[in-house]
Amino acid sequence: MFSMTVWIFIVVGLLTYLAFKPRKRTINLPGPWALPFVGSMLEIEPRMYLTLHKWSKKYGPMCKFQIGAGPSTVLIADPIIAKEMLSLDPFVGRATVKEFTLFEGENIGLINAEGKIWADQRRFTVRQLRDFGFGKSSMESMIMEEVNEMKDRLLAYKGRPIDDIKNMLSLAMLNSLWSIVAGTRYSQDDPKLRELARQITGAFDEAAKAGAVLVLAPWLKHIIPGLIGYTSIRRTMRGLVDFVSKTIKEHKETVQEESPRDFIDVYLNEIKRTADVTSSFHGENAERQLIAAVADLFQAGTDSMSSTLNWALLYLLKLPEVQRKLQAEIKAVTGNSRPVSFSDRPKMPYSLAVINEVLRKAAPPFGVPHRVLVDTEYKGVFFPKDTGIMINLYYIHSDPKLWGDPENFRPERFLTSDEKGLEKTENLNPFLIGRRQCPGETLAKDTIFLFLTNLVQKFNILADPNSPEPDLEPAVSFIVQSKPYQVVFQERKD
Ligand code: HEM
Repeated sequence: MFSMTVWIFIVVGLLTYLAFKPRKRTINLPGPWALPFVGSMLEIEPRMYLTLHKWSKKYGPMCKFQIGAGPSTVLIADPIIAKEMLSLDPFVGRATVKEFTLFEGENIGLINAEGKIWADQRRFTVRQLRDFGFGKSSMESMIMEEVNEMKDRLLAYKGRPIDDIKNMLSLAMLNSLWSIVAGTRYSQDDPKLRELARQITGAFDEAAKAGAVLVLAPWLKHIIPGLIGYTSIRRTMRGLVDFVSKTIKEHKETVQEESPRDFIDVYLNEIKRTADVTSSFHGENAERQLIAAVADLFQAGTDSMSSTLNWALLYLLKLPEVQRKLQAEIKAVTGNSRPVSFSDRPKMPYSLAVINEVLRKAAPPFGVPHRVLVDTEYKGVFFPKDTGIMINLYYIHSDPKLWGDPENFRPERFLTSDEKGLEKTENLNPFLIGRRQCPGETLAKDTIFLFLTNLVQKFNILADPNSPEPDLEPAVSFIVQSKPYQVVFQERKD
């Protein structure tokens, strides 16, 4: 029999060999050092996008890194390469962490789905979001209802400082999506709306907290689930499923085929009329799909829109000259005698440029990761199946070669030289591009436009003189998030 020492020697030797053994399917790209089991995890700062920025700067437009013991990720920092890759079939997969999915390990819905399920769901969702309005009320009037409630709430502060503007914006965005998806809207004080907001932001917060550990050592969920955040993320997901399921149940009792009221009704009708057994709208699983699809719309749409608007208000507070120019354009077009509407957009290039500039600064820093579906060769590089793909939007949007002075907030960079139109650019891609491009892009741009312009028409956005001056340095977070700040909405008299 071997002695204990020999056993230890054999086991440690074997583990070391496995950890360091050259991978057969190596990706021939530069990148940071990867240690066995943890990869480059220890180099990653809490604002992960800063580390990715450093890597892209050091290793070039295509580099690779490894997190944990899983497949490598290729990081793309060039808009032309990103555009080309994301239009190719092999790169259309989705990299997911199974513990973060709504139904653990089931890649259904839209964001996490692949293959036929994804194609079915995407076609349907894109069509529904494009044909928005669902019959009687148009999308514009739905969004304007929310804008008006927001204006009333802000007026009620009578110029006193507000310390939770981000939360107010999240509730407004959620409500606006809720009208489209479920046909009703709530008052911002309604406990039902607040509960839904808690579920959605809770899911994000839990994922952000539990993220690193679960990616690195998912098996820990069987040993210390509470300590690593696994228990709470699953509880939050169950709460979200319950909430959406209840709403679907109510819809099933009242849906009328000839007059669908909202996204859920249209979806239920699609399930009813689908005879194709290969479709994800068919069979027992179809309703589970619907739950995932609805949750996806809220999860993808709420925080992204409220965070963009929150940054927009903070930039206006910090840069009064931008605010004045925006207000001047709004007055020139509307005379300030009526609200701003969609149809004003072609006459408001500066407003659109301000929104572009906010998106350039605050877009999701590395989009939503993709997965390579089959072994593929691209630009002479071999990409094994399952390689992750991340587009380094934070790098692209702040590359001095593309923008000249990326550190400045300068909406004019998006305007033609006479400032009467918007300049076309391929370098701004907050919604990404290609086969999985954000299906909510139009809705998001419309919502942000109506909220921002109508709020700025009604109010001056000011710092609170009695609070510390807000700063533009992002909070310590996975995404580019502002720190909380105090803001005063002063009703305009001009
Ligand atoms: C400022 C607001 C928003 C930004 C910056 C944004 C950005 C993005 C990005 C970068 C992606 C990843 C695309 C890819 O994987 O290639 C994405 C996907 C997605 N977004 Fe958005 N989004 C926003 C608002 C919305 C809204 C309002 C909705 C719907 C109501 C929405 C629904 C989705 C969905 C369902 C996906 C997954 C698409 C797929 O996997 O095929 N997003 N979004």
